[in-house]
Amino acid sequence: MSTDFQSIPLIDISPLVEKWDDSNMTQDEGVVEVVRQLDKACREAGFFYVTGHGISISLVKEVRKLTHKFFSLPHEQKLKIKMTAVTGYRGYQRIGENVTKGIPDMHEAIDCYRELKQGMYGALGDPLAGCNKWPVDPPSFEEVMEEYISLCTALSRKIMRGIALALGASLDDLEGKRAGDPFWVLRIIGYPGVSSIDGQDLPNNDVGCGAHTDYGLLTLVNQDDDITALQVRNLSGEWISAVPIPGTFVCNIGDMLKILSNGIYESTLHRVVNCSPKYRVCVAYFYEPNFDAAIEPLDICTKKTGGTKSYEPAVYGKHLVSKVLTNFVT
Ligand SMILES: N=C(N)NCCCC[C@H](N)C(=O)O
Ligand SMILES: O=C(O)CCC(=O)C(=O)O
Ligand SMILES: [Fe+2]
Repeated sequence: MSTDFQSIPLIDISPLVEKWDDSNMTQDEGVVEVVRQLDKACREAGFFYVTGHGISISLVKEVRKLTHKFFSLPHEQKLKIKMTAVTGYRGYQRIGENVTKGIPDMHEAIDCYRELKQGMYGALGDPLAGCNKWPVDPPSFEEVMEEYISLCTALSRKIMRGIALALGASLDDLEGKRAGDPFWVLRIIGYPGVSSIDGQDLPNNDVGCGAHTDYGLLTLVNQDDDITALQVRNLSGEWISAVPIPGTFVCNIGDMLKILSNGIYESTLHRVVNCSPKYRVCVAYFYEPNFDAAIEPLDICTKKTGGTKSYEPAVYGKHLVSKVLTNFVT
């Protein structure tokens, strides 16, 4: 984020979704326009909505409906898939268990990660080794989420091709050794509403998720249509609401893309405050580099920014593990 944006742009990415694998895509006028809009959005806000993404709205809604159902179950039921260090930090975390900058977040969640076997990446990956913990109720939960994950992975790959072109890189510069075997994270999140006594709303300043940046390349946010809670910080420090636009995903840039772009794009700070009396859910899909990828500024981006690399190289998996270990202090 490098401007005082007041709203978050909406991009119809259908030309990119249609042509992403066409060898002539870079000559297509529609694609060129999408790339231009992606570049502008990534430079100015680091956040954008996408429409024309090709994922069925009924699936997107089903994912949220199952999430509401799961979080409405009794606590004991949810604890059957409890997240611990032994489960590889996979599974259910109660409200307040996730911590952002030392303050407990007022959300509960199920965290899922791409499969990772013990020793697969040496000691680096071991904290996250394990299998995802899926609830047996609602019955279709695991199947629907897995389908959703595979569609989000395919969509993110297409958007990342557009972003590669937007940076002036080659189509496949954000694939191969960098993200050809992308790690992914799914956070299935619930934020309680403001409680009320005798119909009177209580003042509630509890933060559902404290200000943070995302860790990887690109995030796809699937949020409830009827509650505004996600806020994005602009250059002057104002919080701009990402008001839900039904049928769209909110997309944002993560820390690894900030490094790759040598700061041409930044991972924008955002937070969640649910001031509504209603329970809100969000299913956030994170598209990330290869777990063991060494990420450093792309040559083209270093050239464009004066020839000096502004960031030290980072190993994505190391960044992720250090974040996860500080999110859960118990
Ligand atoms: N995988 C991602 N991006 N998760 C976002 C969680 C943000 C909150 C976390 N406690 C933190 O402080 O980062
Ligand atoms: O709830 C949301 O809208 C966004 C959640 C988020 O920022 C995250 O999990 O990283
Ligand atoms: Fe986030």
